[in-house]
Amino acid sequence: MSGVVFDLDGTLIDSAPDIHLAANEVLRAEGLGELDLPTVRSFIGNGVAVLISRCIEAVGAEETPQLHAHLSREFLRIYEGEPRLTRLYPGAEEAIRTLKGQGYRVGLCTNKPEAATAAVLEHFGVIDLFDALVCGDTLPARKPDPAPLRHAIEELSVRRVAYVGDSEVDAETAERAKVAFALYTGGYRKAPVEALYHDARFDHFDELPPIVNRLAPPPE
Ligand SMILES: O=C(O)COP(=O)(O)O
Ligand SMILES: [Mg+2]
Repeated sequence: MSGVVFDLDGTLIDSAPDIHLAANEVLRAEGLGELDLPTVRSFIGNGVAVLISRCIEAVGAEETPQLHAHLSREFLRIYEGEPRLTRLYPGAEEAIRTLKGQGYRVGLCTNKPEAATAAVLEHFGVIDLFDALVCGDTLPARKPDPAPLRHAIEELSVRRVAYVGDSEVDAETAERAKVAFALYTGGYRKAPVEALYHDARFDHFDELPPIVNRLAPPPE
């Protein structure tokens, strides 16, 4: 069997505008000011705990365990609600449906927690497209540790597999897991494309199915 595993934020969905709204709501409530969208977008990819630490540092506050726990709780309470500004990237759903039609099993490997992941996938009516979901709180380890990606591949029971992601974190995860990696250039990466490990790159999801066919040939 063949499979393809996707990252979520910055790969399938542009979630930064909602993450930005929720972060500013909790910062404002604590009198800590606000951050602009590019700043918050640059903090996404390593999970909620890292996002909140980066926000606290960026507003010049002192991080205490209490403040971090409080902001994380409040952030998730707001963010797990109905998505307001989040969008699927153009062609992403169609590319997944094309690959499923070719017989690929499809997984998700994100650092976003399970509840928030399920909420956004259900909102867009795409949760049933996935045969395996590995989220930021599924295992003790998170990307760039290779364990979550390996776990997703095990759950899919596939031998040939490609991973699709947008960031430094995904490139490192794929390299450490020794999995073929397709880099989506339209997400939240900070380094230039050339600086990141990848086997293929694409700017639009129309280009993805043939790339996956090459990196992980379809089931016969
Ligand atoms: O940082 C997060 O919470 C999630 O990011 P990811 O979906 O790109 O892994
Ligand atoms: Mg990402």
